[in-house]
Amino acid sequence: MSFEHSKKILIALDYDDQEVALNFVKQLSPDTCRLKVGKEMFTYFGPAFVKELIDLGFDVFLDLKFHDIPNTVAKAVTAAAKMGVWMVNVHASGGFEMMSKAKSALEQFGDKAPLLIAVTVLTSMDETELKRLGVDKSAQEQVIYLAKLAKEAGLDGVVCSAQEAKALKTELGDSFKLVTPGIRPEGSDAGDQKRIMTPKQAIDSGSDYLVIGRPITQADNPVKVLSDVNNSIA
Ligand SMILES: O=c1ccn([C@@H]2O[C@H](COP(=O)(O)O)[C@@H](O)[C@H]2O)c(=O)[nH]1
Repeated sequence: MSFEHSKKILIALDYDDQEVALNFVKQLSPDTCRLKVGKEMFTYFGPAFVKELIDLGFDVFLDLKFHDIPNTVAKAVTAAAKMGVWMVNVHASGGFEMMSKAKSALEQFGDKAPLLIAVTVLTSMDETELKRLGVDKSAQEQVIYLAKLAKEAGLDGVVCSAQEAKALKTELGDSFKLVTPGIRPEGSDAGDQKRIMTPKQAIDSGSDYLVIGRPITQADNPVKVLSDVNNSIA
């Protein structure tokens, strides 16, 4: 299996117990995955937990989806960079000025700056939900619209569903990174995710990084599921 394929999996560490999370992480190698810390674990355990994962050698995606005024978001991504994370994100719907100020704030970190990406349309949303928000575009049209704005603002990529990956690679080029949650290995429960794909479909469609949480973390044997997923995309 190639090293590059292995590092495409970002495991969503969504636990309410730090010890359980760390026991799991200690069975993993930084060569076989990266880790994502989101709102639940960051709210419980904060920067100290993130730093512990980094000290164990893992690349960490801090998935806090900042969405606020430009000054506040610029300061928040600066704090994330000081923590040493590999990737951090904002909501594209926070606007062009917010995204470009956040990107500029990271310039001071040079080649140590984390990748900055923007959430387009959450993978838990379908067109019915978009209509409720007053968005009449299809999910794909809205994702492309926001991704173009993120690229214009200088961001490194977007969070989208793998269902939009092919169209985004065509519209925005190969170097613009696509981070795709809503990944469900064959036969696993979709849960609250609406726009889903299997790991292999996602890679074949052009996803750069696959975010996988519950199908791995809630499995009886999470390490085996990770290894099966890595094999399926190798
Ligand atoms: O559009 C988005 C953005 C972020 N997420 C996050 O990814 C994981 C997915 O976990 P699963 O258990 O595999 O569903 C989770 O941490 C979300 O907060 C997303 O799902 N969709």
